[in-house]
Amino acid sequence: MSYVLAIDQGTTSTRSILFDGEMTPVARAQEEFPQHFPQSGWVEHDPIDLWTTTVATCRTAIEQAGISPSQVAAIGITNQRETVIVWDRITGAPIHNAIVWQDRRTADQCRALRDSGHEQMITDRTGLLVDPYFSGTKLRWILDHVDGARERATNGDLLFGTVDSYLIWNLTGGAVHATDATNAARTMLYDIRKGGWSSTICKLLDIPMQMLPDVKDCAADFGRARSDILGAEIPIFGVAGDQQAATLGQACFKPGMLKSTYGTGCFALLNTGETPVVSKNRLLTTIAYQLGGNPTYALEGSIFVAGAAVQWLRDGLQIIDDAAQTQALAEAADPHQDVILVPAFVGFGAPYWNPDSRGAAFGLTRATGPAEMAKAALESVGYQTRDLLDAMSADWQATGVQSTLRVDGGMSASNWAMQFLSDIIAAPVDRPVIQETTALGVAWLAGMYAGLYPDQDEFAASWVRETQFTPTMDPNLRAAKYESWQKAVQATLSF
Ligand SMILES: Nc1ncnc2c1ncn2[C@@H]1O[C@H](COP(=O)(O)OP(=O)(O)O)[C@@H](O)[C@H]1O
Ligand SMILES: O=P(O)(O)OC[C@H](O)CO
Repeated sequence: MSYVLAIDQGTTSTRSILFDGEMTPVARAQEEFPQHFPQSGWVEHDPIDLWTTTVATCRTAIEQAGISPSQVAAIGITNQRETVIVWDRITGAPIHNAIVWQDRRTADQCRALRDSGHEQMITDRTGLLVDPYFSGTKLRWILDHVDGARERATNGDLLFGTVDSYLIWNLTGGAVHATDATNAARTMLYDIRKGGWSSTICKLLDIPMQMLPDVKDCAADFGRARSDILGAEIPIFGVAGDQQAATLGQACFKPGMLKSTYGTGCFALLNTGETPVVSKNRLLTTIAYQLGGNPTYALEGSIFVAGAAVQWLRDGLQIIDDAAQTQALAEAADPHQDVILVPAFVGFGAPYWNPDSRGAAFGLTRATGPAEMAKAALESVGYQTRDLLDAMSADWQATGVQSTLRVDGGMSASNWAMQFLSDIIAAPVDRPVIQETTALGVAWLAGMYAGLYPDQDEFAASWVRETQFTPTMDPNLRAAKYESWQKAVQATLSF
């Protein structure tokens, strides 16, 4: 029997999941790693942690399954996107911690780019807005702040990559410096229409192009993981950013289909087909996947804090020990208290895009306690999703957005949060049987390229729903609650 190993390198943990020849997950290993917050709004990872947790979880998953490494036909890599790593071409040593997608340190740099009138040019090429979220200004920050970095990069001694590139480089023993089109599309340096790095933007940001990786399809030959790492030489045949991999795992292959993933943040992607759609409502245009040289585009709404609000209840407020406790708390909350949490802990993403805002809570009384705060945290995720879906519907009126939302990610395990989501968006919410959708998506890419897994149509037909949540909230209550949320957002933005 042959297997496919999916590596899901996420924001808070690394997971490796082994799928058998029938695309069923048979073994799974997960390791968390430290988050570093050197200053307010800064978020870093040690790249070595990302590498060691990758190797350790891969080895554990193979061991757990009791198979020989030589039975792994292919590796797929999916990853937290936008996060920037720069490393030495010879030694492989990173020259700085990874600057994580949530990091806001380049807010001033972005403001200067907007003030000097460059945003339209950048949006036209990349489909993105000028925001610290994306890789470009983070890469520039490293080149500006690490002694001698720009000179070394110009000499060809340093390499840049998102996390996928860094893992490919290390797995192949420095033989391959590559990424895929979905990860490239998040750098703010890649022309999503022409399908290549933008020399105009690289020049504007003073980024030497020789440090950029080769860009390939999502299902392609990304080299071989060395045998001394995993016990056998294993080809890497699939790569995609984690939100795009989830779009694949949810089989959103048809224009109008959409999914929303609830991990640290929340990311909704709407398949818009072969033509990029320009948003009038501050959503992003991005590449959903690229197969056979042909990109399929998506509209994306990105929210920075979803499950992270639950983590804050656990680690910041310390009112829960475990994320799952929010269910019982939300059920026990006083229904007469209308507490609204605006979790703009690292500013606002779509559709407001304000890196300087910070979180706020409204409607607090002396009676407000852990239950009401937990309920407000879960509700905030539903409200934010409604903001995105309203923007998508306005942008995509011609074809129409499918009314059912497919959900996945750690927080989609919360029945309370998913029911509220369905209530506030007034649409059915479908949770699939395989909730490791991100890993499944990239496993499918790698397995399909290896000739082990079926084509797109057969794969789409294998998608199975576990639970459907349907709206039960009174329409007047829905309208009143959403209006309060919108007021709370406006107040937070203007604070
Ligand atoms: N039962 C639950 N209820 C609410 N939130 C949950 C639950 N289980 C997990 N989460 C949240 O989901 C997030 C983890 O999801 P995951 O998909 O692993 O994220 P990531 O890939 O960003 O690391 C955490 O922020 C956690 O707080
Ligand atoms: O690691 P996740 O699952 O929170 O995903 C992070 C996103 O890719 C950031 O754009």
